[in-house]
Amino acid sequence: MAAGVFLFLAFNLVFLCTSGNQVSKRSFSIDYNNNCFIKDGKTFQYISGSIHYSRVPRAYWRDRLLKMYMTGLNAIQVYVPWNFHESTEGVYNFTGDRDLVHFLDLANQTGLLVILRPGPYICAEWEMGGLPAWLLQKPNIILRSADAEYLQAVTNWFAVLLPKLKPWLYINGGNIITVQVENEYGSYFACDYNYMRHLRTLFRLFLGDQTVLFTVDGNTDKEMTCGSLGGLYATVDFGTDTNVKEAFKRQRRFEPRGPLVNSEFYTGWLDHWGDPHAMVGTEKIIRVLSEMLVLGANVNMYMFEGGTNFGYWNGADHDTRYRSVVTSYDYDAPLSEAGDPTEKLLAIREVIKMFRDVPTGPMPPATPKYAYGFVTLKKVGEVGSLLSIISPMGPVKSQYPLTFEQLKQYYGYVLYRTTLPRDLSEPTPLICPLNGIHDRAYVSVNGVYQGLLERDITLVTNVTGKQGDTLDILVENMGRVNFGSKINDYKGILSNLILGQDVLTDWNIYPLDIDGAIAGGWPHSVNAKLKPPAKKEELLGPTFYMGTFESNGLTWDTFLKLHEWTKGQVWINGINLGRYWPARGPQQTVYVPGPQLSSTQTNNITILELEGAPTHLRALFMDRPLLNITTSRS
Ligand SMILES: CCCCNC(=S)N1C[C@H](O)[C@@H](O)[C@@H](O)[C@H]1CO
Repeated sequence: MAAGVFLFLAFNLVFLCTSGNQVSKRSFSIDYNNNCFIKDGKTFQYISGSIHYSRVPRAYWRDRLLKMYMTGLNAIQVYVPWNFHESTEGVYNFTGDRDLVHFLDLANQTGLLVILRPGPYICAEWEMGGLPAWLLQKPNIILRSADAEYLQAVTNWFAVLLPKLKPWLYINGGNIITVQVENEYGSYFACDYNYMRHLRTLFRLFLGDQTVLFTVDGNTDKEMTCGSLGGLYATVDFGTDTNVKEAFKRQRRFEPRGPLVNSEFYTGWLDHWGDPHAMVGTEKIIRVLSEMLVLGANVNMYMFEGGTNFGYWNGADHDTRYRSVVTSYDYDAPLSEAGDPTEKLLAIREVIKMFRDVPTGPMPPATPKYAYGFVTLKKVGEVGSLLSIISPMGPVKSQYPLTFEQLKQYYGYVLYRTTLPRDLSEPTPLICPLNGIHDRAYVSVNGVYQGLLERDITLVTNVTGKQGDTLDILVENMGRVNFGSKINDYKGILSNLILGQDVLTDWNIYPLDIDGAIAGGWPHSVNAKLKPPAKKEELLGPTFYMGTFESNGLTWDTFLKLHEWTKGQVWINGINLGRYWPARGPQQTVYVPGPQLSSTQTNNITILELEGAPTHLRALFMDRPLLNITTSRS
């Protein structure tokens, strides 16, 4: 459609939606007569983009926000992950990369309004959809419902979070214009209106009754029915393959008056390990975006800056089977994982120019990237030989296996140790009935790797050894399910292990605090004489490796390529960058933000390789990402 027609239509729609009354103090509300938002007495249409502060290092927040502003966005949409701030019940953290108020302040300084999504559940391909795993210690808890234990925990959390946000409401002088209640609740089985009523009460109690509260649901009648509630403005989410008019007609069935809102217009999509890298074409995006803006709709692009699932924060899906989300949350978004403006961003900016003034001046450039080259590593030792360091509290003794939640270890790894009940001269099947390994188990006998079990995929592995040999089973939490009915995703060994005809008992169970050991300087602080592995077998199974490299005085972004390795976790300068799994893909590089490097000290790298390291113990730092190679290696 020619630009002139656009402008004519846009002017008329805006004209239809214009309110003339002038107000003095700050206000933000819904104008049900003119079907739009009103900000300080004037029509307001938001063109927004999602960015998650929990997926971008604090040092880069301003950079990403400025690029979003220069694209012509007037708002950003932000999730608050409950478990990011309260990983342990009653212990709150809003500092450093968790400093939400600082992030809001930077957005305000940058001229961006905020659409806030405090949950308590957020989905977002985030661990357990943002819910803290310690909720699962409450027996038979029904998450996302009027379950008393759950509601008490939510109320306690909101009593801490919401008072921090109240001063940042636009009507109080801040930049938060609207607040979402829950997240796509209509997609969840419970459909519990008492739960939603309780949340509405909490938001009103802590934020006052002037705040625009809204809900977001998928584009079906069932979802919108279970997800919406009186007093909460119902909005819809849909991507490029949806009929725009049909979707907004559906919203109109729930909100006959008020602004049209697409709360999640998908600019890309997520990747699970083993998927081909998801991509959404720019042409489709600008066509549908234009169609919505011409209608005067308010649009949030999900994601605008995806970022990274650092550490253990990735979520998972469970439709036909468990599928873990990759470390990169690039999402094929307009800003890349490393915050680089893409062709998609520039095309979106051209569309926005037809509807509002876009800031003049240059788009800030991509942050500089550097190929630091190959780094050689040395073997530190097998996990089972380092327990005094990585599990300093010692084992929990139990006749039968305990879950991560029973151990009060929520993320990462637990080592389960027992002894072989008899001689096993022939390969003997080890199974966990009821598919009880959550999510991956790496099996060793006397420190020699024997194989693995994987939830939904590999339900048996063979073991040989002698009676009394040490059987080590390292279990990895690969991320709790973040969508659907299986979010109560317990981790560890959930049912007994059976070896041949023996039920394995008398366990020594080691919760591993690897991050604590590494934060304390291990293994680089230990000047052990590390001998190179003699045999290939010594490179198999869960094993730590370490290395150092100089950054030539630079702290530029880089991408760690471990294509010769199999699967594991990587830390640089004590920071957990996340998981790597080149054997499965599609992600082949791990993003290393420049601010995490040192230009003056030697940089150190620690790798936990879970399956098999390459003979040449080396890693490669590249100046570009590789996110779309799915291999057949496993
Ligand atoms: C594969 C099932 C994905 C379910 N999630 C969906 S539909 N989404 C809606 C959800 O609100 C958002 O947080 C994100 O999780 C988004 C996908 O990126």
